[in-house]
Amino acid sequence: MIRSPRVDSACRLLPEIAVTSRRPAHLAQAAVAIALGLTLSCSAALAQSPAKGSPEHIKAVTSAVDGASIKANTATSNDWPTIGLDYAETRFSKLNQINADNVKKLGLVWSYPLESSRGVEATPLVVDGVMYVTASWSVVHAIDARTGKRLWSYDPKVDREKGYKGCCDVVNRGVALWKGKVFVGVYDGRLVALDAVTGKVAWEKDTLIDKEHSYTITGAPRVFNGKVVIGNGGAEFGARGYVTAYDAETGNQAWRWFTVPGDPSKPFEDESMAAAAKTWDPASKYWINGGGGTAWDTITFDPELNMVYIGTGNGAPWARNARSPSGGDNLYLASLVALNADTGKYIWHYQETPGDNWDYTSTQPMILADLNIDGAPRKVILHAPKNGFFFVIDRTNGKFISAKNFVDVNWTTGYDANGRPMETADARTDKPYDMIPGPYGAHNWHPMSFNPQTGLVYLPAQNIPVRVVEDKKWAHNENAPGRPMVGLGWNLGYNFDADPPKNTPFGRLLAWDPVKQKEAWRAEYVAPWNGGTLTTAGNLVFQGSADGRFIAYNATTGEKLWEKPVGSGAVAAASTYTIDGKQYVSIAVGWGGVFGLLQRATELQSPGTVYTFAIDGNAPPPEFVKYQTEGLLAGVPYDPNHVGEGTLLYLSNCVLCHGVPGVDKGGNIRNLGYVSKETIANLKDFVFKGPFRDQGMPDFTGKLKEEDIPKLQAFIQGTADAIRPK
Ligand SMILES: O=C(O)c1cc(C(=O)O)c2c(n1)C(=O)C(=O)c1cc(C(=O)O)[nH]c1-2
Ligand SMILES: [Ca+2]
Repeated sequence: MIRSPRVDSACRLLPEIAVTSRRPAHLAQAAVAIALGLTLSCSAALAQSPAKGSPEHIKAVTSAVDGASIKANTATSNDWPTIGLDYAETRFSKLNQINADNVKKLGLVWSYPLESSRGVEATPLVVDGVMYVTASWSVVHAIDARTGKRLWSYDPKVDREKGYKGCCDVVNRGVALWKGKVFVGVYDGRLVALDAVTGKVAWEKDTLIDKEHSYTITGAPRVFNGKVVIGNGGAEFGARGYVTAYDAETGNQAWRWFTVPGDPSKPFEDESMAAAAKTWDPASKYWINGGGGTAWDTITFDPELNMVYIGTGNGAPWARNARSPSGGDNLYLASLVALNADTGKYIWHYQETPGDNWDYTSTQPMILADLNIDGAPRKVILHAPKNGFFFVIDRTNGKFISAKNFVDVNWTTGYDANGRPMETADARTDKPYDMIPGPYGAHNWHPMSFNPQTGLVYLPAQNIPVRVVEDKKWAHNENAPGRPMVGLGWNLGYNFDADPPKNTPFGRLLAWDPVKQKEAWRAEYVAPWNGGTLTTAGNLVFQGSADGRFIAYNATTGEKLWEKPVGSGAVAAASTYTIDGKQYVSIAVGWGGVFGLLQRATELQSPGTVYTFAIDGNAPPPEFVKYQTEGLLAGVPYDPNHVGEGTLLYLSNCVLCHGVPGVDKGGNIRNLGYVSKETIANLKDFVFKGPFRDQGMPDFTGKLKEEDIPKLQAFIQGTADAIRPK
């Protein structure tokens, strides 16, 4: 629990004794001892302690958030002060008031409208009943979790027309808290520190060092030792990854570390870059396209070893042949890298996917754990990147311990004793190829959790089929019709194959034993792209699903114990905390993220909403909103001779947001096979300076020509006609 002033927190302890006394004896004793030690000073100060939810109270409890309080909270889990709950990012709460026996009585206490229609990926932070959560477009909401009422909201006013500057929806994975400030990474590259009481800007930094390449921020900042660290995204566009640490108080830059080398004719920033450059072929001038390695999500601080671990992203472009023609591992793509937390200096790395060729980011959230492996205690990182393998890595030195595939894969048969994958003959073929896993990943950013009581990791696993063929003629930013999304700045080095993939989609929750490297149980879903997980000492696992439910499982057996509808597909992970001694569970819901742009698994698509549950909660849910869609498009006149060119234009400009007309169903962006005839007949008015620019649609002026419009219309209507049941 975050305690400030101390007397105030002592007051909070009193009602909890009744609760803790039902817990195991040693916990109750500890609680009583602490309470006795503080009761005197509490009663003396009771008269003057500020009302809960008042500015004075918010100031007191948020000012108290620092390394010591985060560590102290790890013992109780009373608050949820940092994205992964604790520095180890276990998302394992010690709270057990809500448990496998009574979870059936869990009901809604309040819901809060986030006023957003795009993806919501944030885990709500809560300290003594004050909640901070983000919606799409990096908008921050401060909520009084006692009542579900707004304290303030902050909109950094991202230029909505620039939504296309990121690959994967205008999402944000949450804030960080430190000494009275709330930190948010903004989609357009700013890092903003807000006053936790008022939501007013304390300081703001533009973290982007290069305006020519497309950079965005979607990840949550991490704060430790008075520094706030943030990375960025952009590897699909051709960007060079880096992370930067700023002083949390002033915003002054403390250190920066690049993830891949720059132009070798210029001085390297540090020795780690000189070493990395040896693993790249300069013949391609890889630095022009940035190289990739963007650190767009996981950054994890290890207070014990004073290291910060970065998970790096995929290569830019995806195809290694284009990036580094003579091969090479291309460090530090798709790696875990340890840096000195004070200086940002490189310490060790482990590359999970050498010479990435498949968009296999290693940015997925990691968990720090101490495990007994082969009879010896080991300090490890648990990690399940896109590439389909579950890794256990020694975090003191980056040494490989084990890796095992948690889904079927076709790019390697496994890892050798040195931790190198044994690639299959087909993995780097120049023929059309089903990537398994595909670029959506066997596991994406949706956080996993680790329950030390069961010894299991709860991992949202999936398959989303994609079939590609290498683009031998790829050149940086060269606009050739048919290159996926190149009209909006993408640089992949691949084209999509005309033949559909032969593998099939799935989504499942896996309970994974990291010591045995073995599945313990699974729960199957109707679709991929299910939410992150939370696990608790109540022997529970909570997960939101793509088909719009919030579900609790028995953590040991996987038995489904409870579920409630949440009005749209849920992708974010839940958090849990106590207010005045009572346990609550909150989840921020809003369908989206890269898969959620163009597909959905429920006919409900309510706007972004935070739901908060407790035992015996009985608040009515908000009215759920049905997905707006028309029948399959019909009657737009077109010239069939235009379909071929229209296909290429559509692939270059539209497909990864709108999906394939009529074939994909549409997610938080409409599928053009299911909009009104008038919309497609008047396509020009939507494409050039169109009305959806304030919702993230780019203005294609200068990107497309007027004569392209009939071609696009031909492809859209022609495809709808082709799939129409006869
Ligand atoms: O390479 C990158 O820079 C980058 C950035 C992001 C992002 O910032 O959201 C994603 C990805 N890649 C990516 O590959 C990916 O699958 C992905 C999914 C999502 C999402 O929020 O749903 N973001 C991203
Ligand atoms: Ca990527």
